[in-house]
Amino acid sequence: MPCDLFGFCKYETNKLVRIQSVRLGSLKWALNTAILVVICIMMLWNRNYQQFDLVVSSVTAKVKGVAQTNLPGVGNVVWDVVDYSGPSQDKNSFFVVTNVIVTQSQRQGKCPEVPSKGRLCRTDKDCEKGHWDQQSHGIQTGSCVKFDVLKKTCEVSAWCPVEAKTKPPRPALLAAAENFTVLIKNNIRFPAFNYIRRNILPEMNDAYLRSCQRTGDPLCPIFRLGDIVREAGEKFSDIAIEGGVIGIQIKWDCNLDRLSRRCLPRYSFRRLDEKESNKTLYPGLNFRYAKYNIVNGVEERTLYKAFGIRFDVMVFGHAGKFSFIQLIIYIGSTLSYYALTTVLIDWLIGTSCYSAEVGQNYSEKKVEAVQDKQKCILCVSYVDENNIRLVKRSQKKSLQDVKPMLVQPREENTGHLRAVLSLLQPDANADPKAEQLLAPKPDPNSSPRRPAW
Ligand SMILES: Nc1ncnc2c1ncn2[C@@H]1O[C@H](COP(=O)(O)OP(=O)(O)OP(=O)(O)O)[C@@H](O)[C@H]1O
Repeated sequence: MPCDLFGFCKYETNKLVRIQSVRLGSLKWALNTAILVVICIMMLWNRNYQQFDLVVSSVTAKVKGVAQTNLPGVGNVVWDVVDYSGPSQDKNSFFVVTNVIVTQSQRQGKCPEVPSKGRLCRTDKDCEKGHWDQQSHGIQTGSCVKFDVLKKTCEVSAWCPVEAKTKPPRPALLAAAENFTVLIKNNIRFPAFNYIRRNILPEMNDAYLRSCQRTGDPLCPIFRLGDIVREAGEKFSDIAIEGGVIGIQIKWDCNLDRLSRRCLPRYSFRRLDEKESNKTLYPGLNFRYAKYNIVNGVEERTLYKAFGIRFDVMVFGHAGKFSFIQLIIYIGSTLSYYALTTVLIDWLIGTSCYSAEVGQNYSEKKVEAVQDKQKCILCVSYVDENNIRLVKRSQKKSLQDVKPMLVQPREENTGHLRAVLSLLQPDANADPKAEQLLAPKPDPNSSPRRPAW
């Protein structure tokens, strides 16, 4: 019937079947215990019983160290932190110059442009007065002048002499920056718990900070630049030539519960810019700055094209504290895992893992079809016009209630009645009461007993 097909005339509910079996009982408890153990391990491992908050942080860094370099055309120069830190420091990052191209004693004037940035020429006609582009060091005067014994280039109004070198020196002039150290101060806060901490821990004192080293003490807040670059998987002498960007990650994973309190930083390092300088277009990191002075009343400057490493300090982390609500939510979310026990044992019984006889017996006991006394209203619409009228009047009644409403069963309307009864009760033909209803009217003379209805 269509109502059966779509499940409108069915309601399914669970039936509890108790199987007296030591084997299945033991299996059930073993599985439940295993599930409980897994749930507990997951809870403790992930701290699902805690409420979490994200870190809010501030970072400052101070680099220290001195290095002596032999600058071409300048001689020996000692560099200290003011020289190699670059002109500015960004928030959460610091810069260390590792290589440099120096152009000394530049003055405002007219001089030949370098061939790599300007135009080679033969006569003044090849140069355009007032012309410049993004690569130029100055504005063309319109004259073609000697650059060296072989070449002539267009003359420019610029800071002269213009910077001539394009490639950074190899090896890097300030490769000794490897031994510089940086003190990183990181203050953190977890607003939800009003908890404040810094990476210079309360138990650290001045003597400790002067002597600590990252190799022996992973909590030491003073780092050798060479160690940072090495832990980032790079070679300092290579990255020092063209510069690069190294990330210093500070991770805070704090447990603020009283019994297991722990809140310590973990440092890790990685290179953030493109690694392979011979394959990468425009590799490294550099910028220019100048130092100005007056010589004989004329302003001069020394131009530095500085290559170096920028260290970006990134802080992330979270803190957790016991929360009864989180614990309840976690327990609630894990209860469904116990259904796995039933699924697994049902599957075992249903498969050849268990004896076929027991499996069959179990299936029969587990699923039982029951007829409802109340009839389904939707069934009515599938009867012919006459029947609809009959059924509609009796749709909420049992078979016995229908009896007085039915016409007396005669030969010609037996088929008509059978249709009605089968609608009221799908198994009407098998029901002795229905059979009784459908039986031909008994002859009062031949039989002393009348039908019950
Ligand atoms: N990069 C570093 N390497 C080693 N020690 C450092 C470094 N930066 C700072 N320190 C030392 O750590 C301590 C705290 O530094 P902080 O900058 O707070 O103090 P300071 O007295 O201003 O330092 P400074 O020595 O620069 O004057 C100081 O003794 C300082 O010398």
